[in-house]
Amino acid sequence: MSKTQYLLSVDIGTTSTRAIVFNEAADAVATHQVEYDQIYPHPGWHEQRLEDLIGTVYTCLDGVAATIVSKGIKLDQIPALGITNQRETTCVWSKSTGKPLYNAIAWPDTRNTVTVKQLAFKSDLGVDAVKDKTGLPLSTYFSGTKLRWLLDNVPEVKAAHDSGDLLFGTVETWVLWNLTGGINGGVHLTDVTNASRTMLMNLYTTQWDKDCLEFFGINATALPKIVSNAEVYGKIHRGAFAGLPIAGMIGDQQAALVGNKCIEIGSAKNTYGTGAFMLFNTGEEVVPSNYGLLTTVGFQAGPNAKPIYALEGSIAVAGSSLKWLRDQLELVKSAPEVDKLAASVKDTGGVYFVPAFSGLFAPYWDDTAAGTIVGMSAYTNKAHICRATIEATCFQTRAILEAMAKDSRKQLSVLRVDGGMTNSDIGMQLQADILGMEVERPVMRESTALGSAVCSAVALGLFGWDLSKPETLKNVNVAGKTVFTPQNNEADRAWRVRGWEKAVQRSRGWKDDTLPTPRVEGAFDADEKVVWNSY
Ligand SMILES: Nc1ncnc2c1ncn2[C@@H]1O[C@H](COP(=O)(O)OP(=O)(O)O)[C@@H](O)[C@H]1O
Ligand SMILES: O=P(O)(O)OC[C@H](O)CO
Repeated sequence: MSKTQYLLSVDIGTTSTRAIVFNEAADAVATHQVEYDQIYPHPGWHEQRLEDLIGTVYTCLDGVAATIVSKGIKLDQIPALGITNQRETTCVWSKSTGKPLYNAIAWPDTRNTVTVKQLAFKSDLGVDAVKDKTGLPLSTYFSGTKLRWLLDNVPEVKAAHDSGDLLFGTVETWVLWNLTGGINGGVHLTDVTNASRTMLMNLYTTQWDKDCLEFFGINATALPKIVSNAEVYGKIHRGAFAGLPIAGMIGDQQAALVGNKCIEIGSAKNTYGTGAFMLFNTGEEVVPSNYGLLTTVGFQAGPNAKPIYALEGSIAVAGSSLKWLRDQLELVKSAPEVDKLAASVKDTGGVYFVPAFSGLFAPYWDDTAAGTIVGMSAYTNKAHICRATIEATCFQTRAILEAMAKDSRKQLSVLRVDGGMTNSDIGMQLQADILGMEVERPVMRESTALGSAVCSAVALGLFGWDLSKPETLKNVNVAGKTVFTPQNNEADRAWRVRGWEKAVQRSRGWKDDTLPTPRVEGAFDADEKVVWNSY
């Protein structure tokens, strides 16, 4: 009798890394999770240590290995690893030494505002300079503008770039390179979903685009090779899983699309983690957005498979706003306490919180917006602030859903959700109320990790799973769901949405050019640069 097979995923999220082992029904049979440091050196700056990104991967893999062995599962019952990751976070290291050349610049970091302005100034199309090819507006969010900032501001990075010693990668690239041996034969690859967030990849060819590289002034020698989401990339070179093939690699939001089984054209999901990201599957068609959404690769199920595309609405601050209440304001001790306080009041008492800590992403794309709380009075207490914090993500989700309906000309009838913040019952009820639509939450909410595990299974031909045949996944992740139904009426909704829109207006335009840019130790200030058109 053949042995039961299990799937393994490692998910390097924005706040923590976790390794999860799934069975064929997608039940998580073992999990090991570790948080790592977030570094905020100046307002708007957000870094992570490259050593932590790979270190926590080994810790989680070794930890989950010990757990499954203790449950009587043998390591050889796991045939492959799938990797998934926070996207856009930008890593640079030396090809010759393998050492990081700078901390990872995390995706919410906005230090590159001036870089974005400089790039937009170079093109008659302004912030839409490369949108036709990449599906993305020029923004602080994407890796290309972060890498350009590094080249302009960190002399070691520029020198390595010019001498051919620079390796660039998003988090999956750094992790894969290390897992497969680093300077001793590590493979330098990125997958097509992560590559589609750099502003350097052409959506139609799924290859690096010569014109984009020239526009950003980036040498192709620094870039990883682009590969599909389901194929064998290499083997783990050390640790509990030494010798295990790595066969799935996919950005976390696209992984959640797969894990939530939105593999058919017209299906969509919203993942509420650090940020919140709604993806709508548009099939083999690249659908440009006219309403502030991104066009991105959804998944490519093997080197010979056609890419499947998606429209994406990205919210920069979702679960992280609850962490902010906990860690920065010290208003609560935990995220569940926010839920409890939010549920203890019947409304926000007229308070709106626009958590524009990284400016506003979709559908507004405004890097001049700043975090804003409006509508307070002597009546306001912390329960109102907690409720307004949760509602902020719900209102932004509504704005994205409206943009998606306009771009795709399709109206969703139910919203499928997953991610850490969906643990909040009050949050999901408020979401249903603010949308006027049912919200469907699965029991197993680790869709991101599951998606990369599914990719690795597809690469190896396991369980008969095929992303072009949804029926092959019909028994995956069906362990039950909760449906949240709107409890209010359209008039109440309209009134609250009007208040939100007014609050958004208040947050916009706050950060103007007069605010000082902090200096980098040992580097020059972006504001002092006079070489706008030299790259
Ligand atoms: N009970 C809860 N209510 C609301 N938010 C929660 C709850 N539990 C966790 N979260 C939020 O979920 C986020 C973590 O979700 P996760 O999917 O693990 O994110 P990531 O992959 O970005 O690290 C945190 O920002 C946290 O505030
Ligand atoms: O860490 P998450 O789950 O909020 O995901 C981060 C996104 O990939 C950023 O684009």
